[in-house]
Amino acid sequence: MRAKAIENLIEIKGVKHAYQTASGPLEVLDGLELAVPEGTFAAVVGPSGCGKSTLTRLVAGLMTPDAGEVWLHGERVKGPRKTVGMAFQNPVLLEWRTILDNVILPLEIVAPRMPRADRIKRAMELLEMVGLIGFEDKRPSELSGGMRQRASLCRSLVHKPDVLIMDEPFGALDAFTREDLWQTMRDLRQAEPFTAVLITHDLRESVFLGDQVIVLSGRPARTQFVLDVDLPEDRTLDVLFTPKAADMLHVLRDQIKIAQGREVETH
Ligand SMILES: Nc1ncnc2c1ncn2[C@@H]1O[C@H](COP(=O)(O)OP(=O)(O)OP(=O)(O)O)[C@@H](O)[C@H]1O
Repeated sequence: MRAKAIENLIEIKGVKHAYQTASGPLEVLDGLELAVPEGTFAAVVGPSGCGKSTLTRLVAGLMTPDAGEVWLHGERVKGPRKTVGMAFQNPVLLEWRTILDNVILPLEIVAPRMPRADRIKRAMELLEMVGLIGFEDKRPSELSGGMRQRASLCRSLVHKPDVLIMDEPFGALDAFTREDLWQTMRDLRQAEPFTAVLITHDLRESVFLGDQVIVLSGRPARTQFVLDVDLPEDRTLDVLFTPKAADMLHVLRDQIKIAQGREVETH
C-alpha cells in the first residue's frame, strides 16, 4: 500500500470555511492543509466540534470552501463525484432491501448497464471478505450493529471508488466489535488497495489503521500536527501493545490536549 503511493490523491490547500448561523458566521476551518498519497490511509483526529465532518463534506464535494482548494486525483473538486465512497457512524441501510440489494445499490447508480449477475458477483466477493456470506438475503434489522457496519463498508466499496471517506464508522460499536472491524478494514485494504480518510475520536484506531494521523486544532481548525505511522503494514492488534505504538499514542494524546487548550504534562 505505502509502496504504491505515487501521487497525492487528495490535496487540501489553505482551506477556510464558515457556516452562516443566526448569530453570525461560525468560522470552522482556517488554514487546513492535507495531502493523502494514493493508496494510503489518513486518520483525522481533533477536539469535538472542530470541523472534522466539515472536512469530509469538502472532500466528497458536498460543499465548497469559502477559500482555498480541494483537489482529488489532480482535479479541483467542484461537486459530488461518483469515485468517492462514504461510510458513516449510522450505516443507513434500506430496510425494504436485503443486505445483498443494499450492497448492490451504488452499482445501480454508477453502472446502470452492468448486468445484475455481475453486480451480484461483485457484491458477494465483498460480503465474503467481511464474513457475511449466509446473511445476504436478510434484512438490515436482522443483523447486529457490527454486521450492519460490515455491510455498509461493502456498499461503500462495491463500485471500487478512488477514495473511501469514513466519518466515525466504528464509533457506535462496542470495543470488541470495533477491533474486529479494524481488522476487517485492514484485510479489505490488503485485498483491494484504496485511499482512505477516516475521521475518528479513537487514537488507538487512528494508529492501527492509519499511515498518517492528522491532528486538527480546536475550532477554527487548522492542521496542527501530522504523525507518520511507522508500523508494519500487515500489523495485528498486538502492535498496539508495543513501545513504539505507545510512544505514538502519547504524542497524539498530548497533541489533542494542546488542541483543546489544556496543559501537557511532562513525561
Ligand atoms: N450546516 C451547518 N450550519 C451551521 N453550523 C454547522 C453546520 N454544520 C456544522 N456546524 C457547526 O460547525 C462546527 C463543526 O462541525 P463538524 O460537524 O464539522 O465538527 P466535528 O469535528 O465533526 O464534530 P464532532 O467531533 O462533535 O463530531 C460545530 O460547531 C457545528 O455545530
